[in-house]
Amino acid sequence: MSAISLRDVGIAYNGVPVVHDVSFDVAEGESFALVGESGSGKSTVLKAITGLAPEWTGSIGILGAPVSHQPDRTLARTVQMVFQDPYGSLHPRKTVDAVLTEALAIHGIGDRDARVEAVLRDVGLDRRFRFRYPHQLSGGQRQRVAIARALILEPRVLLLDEPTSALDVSVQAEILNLLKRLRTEHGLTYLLVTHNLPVVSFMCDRMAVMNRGRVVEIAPAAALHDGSFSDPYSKGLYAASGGAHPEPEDRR
Ligand SMILES: Nc1ncnc2c1ncn2[C@@H]1O[C@H](COP(=O)(O)OP(=O)(O)OP(=O)(O)O)[C@@H](O)[C@H]1O
Repeated sequence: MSAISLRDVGIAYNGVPVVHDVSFDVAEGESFALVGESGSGKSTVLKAITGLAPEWTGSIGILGAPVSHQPDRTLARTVQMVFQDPYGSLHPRKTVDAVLTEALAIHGIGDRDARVEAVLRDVGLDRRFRFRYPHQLSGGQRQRVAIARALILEPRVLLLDEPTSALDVSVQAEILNLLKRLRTEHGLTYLLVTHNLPVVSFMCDRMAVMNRGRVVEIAPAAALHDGSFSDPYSKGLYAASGGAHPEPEDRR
């Protein structure tokens, strides 16, 4: 059974189609990337999966269950999304504790104190951070909180929309290492949107290359080592990014 399955998915905003005929399957435990230039429809695919872009046709399944066209609370426990800008996605007047507790309260999950402590440990934030506000945190710490907020519901699938592109380069590596460790430890499936091919090389098993709302090729991440893409657009994207991206050494 696939963790994520899209079949002939078309997505529109206000009647204007922006994504066409997208099909792919992500296996349980796999890390799969959507790559392509800005505006190619990558984020829109994630939004359709989570009910934030409701005008879609075709079929979307998560762990064998069909996805509906609206945000769905049951699905939200299985699939969580992490956004690019951790400052924008965290409420400025809520402490880390409030953000995490609220996620549990919405889903009627008890044992909140212990869960908050455990998830903070899991994302590498010690107890001092629990009662801080977003403006008292660095960009990397804020992104750790955003990841904790997703993780505290114990999802099986994480949708990651440019999870490190708003961060300084040195901090990006820390967050990528964290995401890599969390995937292994929790057996998570990742669907990651990025325009950064080295991130794909480091984090992902396979990728779908999108151009103008269509998937033009599905390739193993290893294609980024040797340039073995078959579609002309993918080849151009690879060349434009500077060619070979050797897999970086594990920076853990
Ligand atoms: N809320 C919206 N309403 C109308 N059109 C939108 C909306 N969001 C995105 N679009 C349009 O849909 C197309 C795909 O955008 P999308 O954000 O999915 O691309 P992307 O590949 O994720 O690019 P980026 O990396 O810039 O986010 C673009 O033409 C964009 O202008």
